Amino acid sequence: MKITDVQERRVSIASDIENAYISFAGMDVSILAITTDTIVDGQPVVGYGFNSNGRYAPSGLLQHRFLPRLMEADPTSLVDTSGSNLDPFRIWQTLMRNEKPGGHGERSVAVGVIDMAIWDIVAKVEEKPLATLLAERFGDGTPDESVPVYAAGGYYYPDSDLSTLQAEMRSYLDAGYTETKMKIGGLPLDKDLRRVEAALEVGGSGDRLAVDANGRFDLETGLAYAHGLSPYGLRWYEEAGDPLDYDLQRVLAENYAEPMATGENLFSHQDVRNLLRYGGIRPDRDILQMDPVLSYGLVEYMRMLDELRLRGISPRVCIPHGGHQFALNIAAGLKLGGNESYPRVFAPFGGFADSTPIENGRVRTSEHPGIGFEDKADLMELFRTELS
Ligand SMILES: O=C([O-])CC(=O)C(=O)O
Ligand SMILES: [Mg+2]
Repeated sequence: MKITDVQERRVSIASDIENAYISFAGMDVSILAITTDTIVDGQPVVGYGFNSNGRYAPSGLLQHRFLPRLMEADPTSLVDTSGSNLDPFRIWQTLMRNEKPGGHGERSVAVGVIDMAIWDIVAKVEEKPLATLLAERFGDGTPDESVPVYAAGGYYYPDSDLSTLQAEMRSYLDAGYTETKMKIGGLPLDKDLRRVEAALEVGGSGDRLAVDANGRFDLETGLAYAHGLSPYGLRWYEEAGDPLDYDLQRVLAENYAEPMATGENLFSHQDVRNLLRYGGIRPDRDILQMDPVLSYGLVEYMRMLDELRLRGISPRVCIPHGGHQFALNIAAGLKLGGNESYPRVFAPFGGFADSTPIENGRVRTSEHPGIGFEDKADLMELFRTELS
């Protein structure tokens, strides 16, 4: 089996939303198609990838470093022992040759885009949904039938007020979600608490609403928010401080009894190891949100799960960032705790297959072989038009 072609493009996902740290006015994404010479149903198998969201398109890294490494490698070094399918672990070694350790920057995003497309191919060659392939190869044989998902939104919009926030949250509940998430940290504490209260008027109990500060706070502000949020009993308080400030996370956890979440900006298993060593994570309630695409792909994500296992922590504490079908397959196949969803933002990358509606806060994975992109018309249309 051989890779015969790769195509990468940068596409815009610009919007007028802001979180506490960034505006998405210039946000873009790399999309990737990898074509092989393996024929299934009369067509060459093609795998697709994209880089989740929140980090910019790593087109330069892909075009100048990682895709040439893939295409210049001896094809026999990229396949499994049968020779008839790609081997994501061998491909990872090829991509990372001559890369120094540490400084995980954004090369992890570029490698993650390739890794997504490779797993799409591997499952398509086996003619199985990726969730099934992962459960069979690495799990207990069968994937979870459905995965809990929550609606992430509640961004800061230019002319939004409390009633637009409430209408947004209501639309998620009407669409079948039972849990939602909104942004905090973009306004002073008293104004943010009014937003939280407005969302709670719609969503009901606090344990169905999470809040996300996107790493904005220093310790003092993080503690003030912890104190202000505590009475609501929220689902979780996310990324209060800088993602790599493990001691800040530890001190906050000592001062906030309810669940906290972090991890979407940790891009390596070494960073996760340090979070587990020093971040005061409480496995009975806290949530880890590493995104397999931003962080060197599923190959590295499995190393992160190993770090958890070594410490007796269940993968059920993981609810990946990103709201994409790749993480959904991983959540079902490796039995994580859930997955994010973006019903309104980052289209057409947010959301799941057309055939799998959200029901009672859960979603099934597509029956289509691979990641299931062929079961999501808007995304497939973009891949087909941009990558031909
Ligand atoms: O606003 C963002 O960058 C996305 C984010 O934090 C999330 O989905 O948790
Ligand atoms: Mg977040």
